[in-house]
Amino acid sequence: MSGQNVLLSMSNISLSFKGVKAITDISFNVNQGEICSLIGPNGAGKSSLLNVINGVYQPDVGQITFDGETRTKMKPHDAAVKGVARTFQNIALFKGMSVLDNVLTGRNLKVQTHWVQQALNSRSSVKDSLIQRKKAEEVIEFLQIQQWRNHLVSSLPYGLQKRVELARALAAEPKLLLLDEPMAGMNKDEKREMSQFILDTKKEFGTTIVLIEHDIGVVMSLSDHVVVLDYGKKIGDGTPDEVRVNPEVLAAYLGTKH
Ligand SMILES: Nc1ncnc2c1ncn2[C@@H]1O[C@H](COP(=O)(O)OP(=O)(O)OP(=O)(O)O)[C@@H](O)[C@H]1O
Repeated sequence: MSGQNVLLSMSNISLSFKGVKAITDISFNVNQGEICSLIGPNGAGKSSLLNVINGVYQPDVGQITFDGETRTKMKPHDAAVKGVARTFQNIALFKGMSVLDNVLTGRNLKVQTHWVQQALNSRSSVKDSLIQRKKAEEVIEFLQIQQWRNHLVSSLPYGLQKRVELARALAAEPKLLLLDEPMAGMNKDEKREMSQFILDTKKEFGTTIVLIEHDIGVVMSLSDHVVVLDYGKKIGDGTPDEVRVNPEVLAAYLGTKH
């Protein structure tokens, strides 16, 4: 993994909640265009780390370098503006809105016209909304959810809702896509399908992806890079083949029943 461009660098990140350590001195790099999986037992600190990357949590110690810019703190809005998009463990969509309208919310930061122009339905705002809609439709087609584009999200099965959430994140054209358990609760076929969409996203758009996943089979087949956490500490970092034979990982994680 050397010689490649680093998009995200986490340096000595520590985070605690009311004195209880969730993450202790974690450092790792994510290269441009790779799929990096964060794995580890329940409570290992994976979601907390994802929340540090997109600024939901501010680390007590450490630095984050994203796309060449180093910060100790990142606000969620800044992260979004800089090109970080994410999906959530518990789907965070507008359930009473259509698939298309949800995906369009992913374009919010790309809207060029002021709300006054939109309210007046000016020519530039009409043109702008056509551009946003075209992009949303492209993503809908890419993820093969056209037939549900006008359906309410609440009417869709869980696996499809997960795909709509991915569509909304992709509509933002992110440089870095964070996926928190994108395949949780899915059956084998749905997992295979979602894995393929994630691989296609990397291939088609060159998007760098950091994901959390519990299914080790999926992780090993999907990832270029795996970071293993246990009790808030990093215990493994390498290719799937390197991590698979790491004795500390085998002892602490792969031998653990979930
Ligand atoms: N908002 C919070 N307030 C207090 N403690 C928290 C908070 N979020 C996480 N923690 C604690 O931090 C530790 C790491 O939790 P985190 O959710 O990051 O782990 P995880 O690896 O994502 O677990 P899981 O696989 O169960 O989602 C746990 O001990 C958890 O209880």
